[in-house]
Amino acid sequence: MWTRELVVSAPGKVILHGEHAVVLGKVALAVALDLRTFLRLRPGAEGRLSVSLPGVGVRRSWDTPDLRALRERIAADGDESKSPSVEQLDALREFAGIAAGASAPDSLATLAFLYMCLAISAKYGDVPSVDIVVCSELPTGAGLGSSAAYAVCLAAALLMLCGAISCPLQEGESTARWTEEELTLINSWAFRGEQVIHGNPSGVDNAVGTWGGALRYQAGKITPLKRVPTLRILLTNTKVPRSTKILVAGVKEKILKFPAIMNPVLDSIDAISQECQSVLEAMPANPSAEHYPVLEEFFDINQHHLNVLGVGHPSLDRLCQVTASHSLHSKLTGAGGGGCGITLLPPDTSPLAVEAAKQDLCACGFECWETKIGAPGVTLHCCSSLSAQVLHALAQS
Ligand SMILES: Nc1ncnc2c1ncn2[C@@H]1O[C@H](COP(=O)(O)OP(=O)(O)O)[C@@H](O)[C@H]1O
Ligand SMILES: C[C@@](O)(CCOP(=O)(O)O)CC(=O)O
Ligand SMILES: [Mg+2]
Repeated sequence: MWTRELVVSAPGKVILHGEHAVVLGKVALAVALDLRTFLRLRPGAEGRLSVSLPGVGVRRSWDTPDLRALRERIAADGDESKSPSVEQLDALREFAGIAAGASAPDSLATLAFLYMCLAISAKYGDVPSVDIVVCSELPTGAGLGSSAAYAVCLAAALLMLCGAISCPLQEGESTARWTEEELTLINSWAFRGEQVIHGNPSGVDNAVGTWGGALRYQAGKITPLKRVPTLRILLTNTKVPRSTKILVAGVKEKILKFPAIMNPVLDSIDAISQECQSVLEAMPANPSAEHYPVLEEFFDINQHHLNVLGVGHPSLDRLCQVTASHSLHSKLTGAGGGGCGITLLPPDTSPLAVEAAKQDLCACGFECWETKIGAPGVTLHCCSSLSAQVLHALAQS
C-alpha cells in the first residue's frame, strides 16, 4: 500500500544546436529549463488507479485487476531495452477506447501512461492503488520537451511505486534526488514513454529531463558540458501548434529522397554543435559581449540548415526577422514547424532594446520570456515545499 503524498518534477529543455540531426546520430547540445512538469502521487481508492492530466484534458481511472489482465494479454515483458510493439500499442488503444492512429495529445498521453505502467509493473511488481495528477509549467507541443518531462516524471513515479528505485526523501527533507544508477533506470524507461509519443526519439530530451544541467548528447552517450557560461536567452513561443512525431518523420522522408543533398546538411549541423561546445567550454563564466558574435553566427547558420531540412515555418521566419531588426539572432528550438524559438541576448544589449524586441514579438501574437538555463533534473519533493502556484495547479484537477 502507498501511504505518502509526494510530488516528482522534471525540467523541460532547450536544444541549443542539433535538433533533428541528433535523431540520426549527430551531436546535440541541450540545457535544462527553469520550467517544470509536476506529478503528484496520493494514496487512492483500494483496487483503483486514477490518472488526471489536466493539461491534455484526461481524467481516467481503471480497476487494477483489469490492468493486470491486460498486462498478461499483451505480454508486456518489462524489458526496458525493448521498444513498444505495434501489437502492444494497438491492444492498449483498444482497451482505452483510442481510435487507431489517433495522435491527439490526450490519446498519446494516455497511451504512454498505460504502456509505461504495464511494462514497468510486469518487471517490478504491481503498481499500488494511487491517484496521479500531472500538471506543467511547460507549453505542450512547443519544442520545450514537455513530452520528455512527462515521461521522466512517469518513469520515476512508477518505478518508485513498484519499489524498483528508492524513495529517497527522508522525513523533514523538502527535496531529494536519486542515485546515478537509479537515474539511469529512470532515463531508460522515460525513453520508452518518448517512443510512444514521438515514434523515433533520439533520447536527448529525456536525458536532460533526468539529469538536468547542460549536456552533449550523441547516440545515447550523455556527457555533461565541462563548463557552461551564464547565457541570457529569450524564449519565444509562436503558439503555432505542431507534432514532433510528424516533423521527425518528415525529415526522415526528405533524407531518403535526397540523401546526397541532405546528409552534408546533417554533417554541418553536427560540426556546429561540436564547435559550439568548444566555444562554450572555453568561455569565462560570465562572458562579455565580444564572445557572442560567434555564437550568433552559429544560430544564423543552423536556422538556415533547419529550414533546408523542412522544419521551418513562416512564424519562425517572422520571429527571426523581428529580432534581427533589433540586431538580435534567433533560431528555432526543438522540432520546429512552429513552437518556440530562442534568441541570444548579449550582455551589452540595452534593457530598452530587449523590451522593444519583446513588444514587437508580442505584437505578432507571440509570447516571450527570459529564461534561466541549467535547472536540476528529476527531483522528488514533499508537497509542503512546493510553491503555492504549483499546489494550486495540482489541486485544480
Ligand atoms: N503535462 C502533460 N500531461 C500529459 N501529457 C503531456 C503533458 N505534456 C506533454 N504531454 C504529451 O506530450 C505531447 C507533446 O509532445 P511533443 O509533440 O513532443 O512536443 P514537446 O515535447 O515539444 O512539447 C502531448 O501531445 C502529450 O501527449
Ligand atoms: C526534433 C528532436 O530533435 C527534438 C524534439 O523536441 P521537442 O519534442 O520538439 O521538444 C527530436 C528528438 O531528438 O527526439
Ligand atoms: Mg517532445
